[in-house]
Amino acid sequence: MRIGIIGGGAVGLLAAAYFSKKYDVTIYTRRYEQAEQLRTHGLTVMYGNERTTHRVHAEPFVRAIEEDVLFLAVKQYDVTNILNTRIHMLQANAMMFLQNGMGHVPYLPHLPHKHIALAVVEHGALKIDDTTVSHTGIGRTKWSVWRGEKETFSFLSEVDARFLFEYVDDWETMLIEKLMVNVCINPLTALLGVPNGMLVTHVPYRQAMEQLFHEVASIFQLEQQERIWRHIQTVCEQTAANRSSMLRDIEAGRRTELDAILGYVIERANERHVPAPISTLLYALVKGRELEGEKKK
Ligand SMILES: NC(=O)C1=CN([C@@H]2O[C@H](COP(=O)(O)OP(=O)(O)OC[C@H]3O[C@@H](n4cnc5c(N)ncnc54)[C@H](OP(=O)(O)O)[C@@H]3O)[C@@H](O)[C@H]2O)C=CC1
Ligand SMILES: CC(C)(CO)C(=O)C(=O)O
Repeated sequence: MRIGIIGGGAVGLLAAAYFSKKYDVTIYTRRYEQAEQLRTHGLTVMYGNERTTHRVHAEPFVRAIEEDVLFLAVKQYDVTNILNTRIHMLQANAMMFLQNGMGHVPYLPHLPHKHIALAVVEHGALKIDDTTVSHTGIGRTKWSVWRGEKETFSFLSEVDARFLFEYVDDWETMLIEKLMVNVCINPLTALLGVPNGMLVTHVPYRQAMEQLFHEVASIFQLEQQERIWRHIQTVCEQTAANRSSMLRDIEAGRRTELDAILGYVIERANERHVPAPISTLLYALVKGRELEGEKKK
């Protein structure tokens, strides 16, 4: 089985390392230098005090890709870029998307691929450098088929005990529940500059998060709101010391995934003619910080 992974960032490197224990893996990078570094030094995964180096193929993403299965491990805004300009280069039969947020979903009906799966990654991964990734939190990767046959991805059930995949029947509920987690945690932590845990331990922040939760839950007409609200608070507790990816992006002056997270919510609210004042305010505030950071670079 030949696996291609587009994006040698935190998630792409982590997945490549675990897949490479059993399969033939090629990482398609944005930069020539990264591909060269990976070919020369291999790919190292850090887990606690353990360091393991894996041999992988690596190439810049400049030609058509023909692996059996292709994983898209770039940020949301780069997915849009790739699907808009290089769709002809994605010649695999099967593709799996690994993004947070739901910005990629409206593109799916336009893709020619026979088998398309969606996933939400619940691991913590931190890219240390171009050839090293730290596995900072062990979770699972939930996945679901959007189009095609589940069996195409059956190899996922035997990857590695530290990198488990769990099949979910309903892709929409899976993505919306992860979206709710990211909607509630990421913009607030990015704006307040606090780790995830503070959103539950500091009462005024928890109240703010709860108001946001109720607004978004009613936009999506979510069932089981109590259970999802409890889940979000549990994620805050379990990742209490983490700085969310949006906060880290803001601190580093990078673009965030705000559009695919809160932007997606606001678009759905507009379509349904439902007011979304809290989401709209929060979107503007985080976008303002993002643009300020990008200007300084
Ligand atoms: N990190 C984590 O713990 C988690 C991340 N996720 C989600 O996974 C997705 C990926 O995140 P993450 O890995 O952290 O992001 P990173 O920014 O670490 O990695 C994204 C990678 O994509 C590469 N890239 C961008 N454009 C292209 C292109 N055209 N061709 C090839 N490579 C490209 C970038 O290259 P370059 O370095 O050259 O810019 C970068 O290495 C996001 O949606 C995120 O929300 C979900 C759960 C956990
Ligand atoms: C779950 C959470 C909020 C963990 O930090 C995350 O997915 C992120 O930071 O993007």
